[in-house]
Amino acid sequence: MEKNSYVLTISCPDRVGIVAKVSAFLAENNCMISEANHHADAHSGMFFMRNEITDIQISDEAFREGFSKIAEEFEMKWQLNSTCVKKRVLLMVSKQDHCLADLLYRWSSGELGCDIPCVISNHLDMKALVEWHGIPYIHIPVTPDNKPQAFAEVVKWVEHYEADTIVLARYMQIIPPALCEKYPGQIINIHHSFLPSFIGAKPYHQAFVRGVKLIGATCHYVTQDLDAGPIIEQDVTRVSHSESAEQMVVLGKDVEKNVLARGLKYHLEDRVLVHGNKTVVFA
Ligand SMILES: Nc1nc2c(c(=O)[nH]1)N[C@@H](CN(C=O)c1ccc(C(=O)N[C@@H](CCC(=O)O)C(=O)O)cc1)CN2
Repeated sequence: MEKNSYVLTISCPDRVGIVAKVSAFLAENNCMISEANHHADAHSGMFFMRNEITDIQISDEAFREGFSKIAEEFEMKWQLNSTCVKKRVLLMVSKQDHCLADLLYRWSSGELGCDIPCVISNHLDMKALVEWHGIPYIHIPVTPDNKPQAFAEVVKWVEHYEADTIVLARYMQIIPPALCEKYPGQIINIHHSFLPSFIGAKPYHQAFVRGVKLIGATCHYVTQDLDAGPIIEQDVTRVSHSESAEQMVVLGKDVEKNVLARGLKYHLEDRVLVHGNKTVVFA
């Protein structure tokens, strides 16, 4: 995306004239719209909009000052993010390497337009892989007795590295409610099932016992309700009576890493608008 390019995202009560008003403001300020999406949600009466804007001819401040008047008139929640400012994504992992390795490859190849300031883990298994990529590895063990201190240290490092996004790339500890409330819409998890089926730590074993014919993965924002946050992306793959739970674990890895990569990319490109416990994704 060129210099001076931004993404403008808006959500507001639906009414006549929103697109016209926003487009008129952009035209009056010589802003080129390179991509535009909007959605009116009849059920909630809410309207959602995403515009990619290039060649903004006015200063960021002037744009915000001018647009805030429209936002007030239309009761908008809005964000204007420069595409030149990379988001800072802190990764968290336990012992499984497939999602972490996939994200580190996509980052090192430039596919993921973000910075990864550090990786936090409650185990040492991934230390070598992460440090091979030249990224700091922070080991914070979690036990039933040290959770408050452990997650206080997590917050310390999130703040230290000024991370704006936290990705749980198969991090197998429950994030405390306080952290979920501190970073709403900023913590992304990959759950290894096709939610809402099989929440918890062992979904493939649950799937095997149930005898399902499809298994999958779900990328979602983390809330204090386990595996119940707003869904960003999902996918499935077919299984049969022949697959054991262990074989399902293997088949699921590809689905997990691709769903997480897609979901994170949508988040990084401001393509995900959350409303209540649901999302609008302008993919
Ligand atoms: N507040 C939340 N925290 C986490 C979520 C979430 O949705 N909200 N997702 C999990 C990931 N996850 C499944 O995707 C998951 C991870 C861990 C567990 C669990 O029961 N963990 C046990 C400990 C297990 C262990 O030590 O190996 C526990 O924490 O007591 C369930 C689901 C990440 N966190």
